[in-house]
Amino acid sequence: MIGLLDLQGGVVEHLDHLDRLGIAARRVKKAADLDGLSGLIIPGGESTCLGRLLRITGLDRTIVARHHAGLKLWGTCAGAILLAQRVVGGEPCLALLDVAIQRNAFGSQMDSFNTLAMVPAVASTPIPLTYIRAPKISDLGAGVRSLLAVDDYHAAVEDDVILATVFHPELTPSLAFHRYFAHKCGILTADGDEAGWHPEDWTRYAPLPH
Ligand SMILES: NC(=O)CC[C@H](N)C(=O)O
Repeated sequence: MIGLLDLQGGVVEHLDHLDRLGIAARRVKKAADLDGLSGLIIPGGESTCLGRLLRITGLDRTIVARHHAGLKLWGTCAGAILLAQRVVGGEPCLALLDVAIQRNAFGSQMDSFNTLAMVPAVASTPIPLTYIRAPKISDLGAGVRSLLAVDDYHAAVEDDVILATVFHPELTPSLAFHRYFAHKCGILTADGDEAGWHPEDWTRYAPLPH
């Protein structure tokens, strides 16, 4: 089973992607929710807010302890910021992944964009990438591999137990990164229906008021 840290940020879109791949998932709001998980996704959102909530709930120490006991981690955007050991001009939070990261490195919310890239380790066809006030990853430590290098930064990196992406695969039809993370966690996946994806599919987890 894979958990979704559910304190703030883009949770339900990840749940929808995991469901498409036939992966059992659980929202994580407290320490007991981590029991029995193979992996935990730390979603995008606002890293300062998420970091504060992690400290207030004490989940920061629990996640670090569970990670050392085998829990795999994937951070998307703000989640990647929380995982980094070095935050340019700021303080690290979980400090588990040996990289530097610079917040808001592409500018303001208005500078958010979509693009497309080949990520050979993850899929054999180009993957759509959605950047929302994204960070840039640099200065990879020993043991950290780049999955996608662009210009002066890394957009996706991993070590043996952590995956970090500066973009949001959960906001695109692509299931490739969710499949990749599941396999990293030792979880088998169904084929998954990418063609049938609709941008509002996640609303079944959080219905919009009429
Ligand atoms: N899409 C996101 O997760 C944005 C991250 C946000 N800019 C931060 O620094 O926390």
